[in-house]
Amino acid sequence: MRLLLASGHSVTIFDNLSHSKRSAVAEAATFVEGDLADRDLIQTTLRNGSFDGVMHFAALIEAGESMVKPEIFFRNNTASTLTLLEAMLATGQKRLVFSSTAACYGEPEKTPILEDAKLEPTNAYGESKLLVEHILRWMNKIHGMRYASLRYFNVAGAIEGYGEAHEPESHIIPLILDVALGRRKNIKIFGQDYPTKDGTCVRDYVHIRDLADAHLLALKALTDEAKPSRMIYNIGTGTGFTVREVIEAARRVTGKAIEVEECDRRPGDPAVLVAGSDRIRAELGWNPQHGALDEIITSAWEWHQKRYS
Ligand SMILES: O=c1ccn([C@@H]2O[C@H](COP(=O)(O)OP(=O)(O)O[C@H]3O[C@H](CO)[C@@H](O)[C@H](O)[C@H]3O)[C@@H](O)[C@H]2O)c(=O)[nH]1
Repeated sequence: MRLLLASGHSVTIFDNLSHSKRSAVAEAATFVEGDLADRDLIQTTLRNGSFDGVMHFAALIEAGESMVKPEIFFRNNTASTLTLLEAMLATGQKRLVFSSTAACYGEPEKTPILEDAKLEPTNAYGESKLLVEHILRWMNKIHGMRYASLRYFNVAGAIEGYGEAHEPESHIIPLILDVALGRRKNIKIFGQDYPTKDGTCVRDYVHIRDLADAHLLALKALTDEAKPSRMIYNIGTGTGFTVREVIEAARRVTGKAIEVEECDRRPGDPAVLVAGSDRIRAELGWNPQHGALDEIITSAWEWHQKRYS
């Protein structure tokens, strides 16, 4: 939102969370409180403005939870997105930036993963997003909807007052930083027998600021009729780190010991997810600047300490 405002856009946020309302007021964006299942309200909102495009971020995102309650992922992530798409069609809005995920790939045959790799999610979260990608392909083919599907790898880090917190927390970096702050006793390592260099899962951590840049570039490309009407891009740095390496980096950054507990694998976790992101670099000029793990964790640590002090 901040980058959009800084680059001269006006922004309307449609969200059911009141914290968005507060940040919208602070940031001079318009805020509409509503639910993605409410087609009428989305249509009214779209009719009330003149929009270059829609960016759709809202979703349940915890891969682990999706293996316990898959139905809420298909309802919330897939069905509600279809409602949004219907509202967009009804109001003639045909540009969408969609938050997709590396979880669409499942267990990759080789890494870095390219966008045309096989798509076989190992968790219901990835499937709920992949189903949207399938729907978008038909919306493009039949209705001429222009879209960019950004397959996020592991987004982390903080930027100018915005950081990572989930309720309940399940993501690795905020959990590790909770341990560093003394808010949790230890960090659980889910699985030590993966086929990786130290037996723990490898992920590609991408800074939230670089992710935001990718969104701006995607929106710009959607408004350029010379660009393809259907774009699918990986958003990752191309470098993977094991869970143990992330913990080690957090020890370096925070100066804290950070106790670990070795636990069983978490169902649905692929061993390695590392992005090949040449396509978005070549086609949109994306150039991530903040990919170093220590920089990501340093920004997250600064934010985390302020939030909980
Ligand atoms: O207490 C924990 C939490 C996580 N992990 C591991 O750390 C890695 C990262 O886990 P997490 O931070 O939960 O992220 P992912 O499950 O990799 O999923 C994230 O990354 C995906 C893309 O890769 C996004 O699409 C998802 O929305 C986002 O939740 C995984 O190997 C987990 O098994 C642990 O070992 N202990």
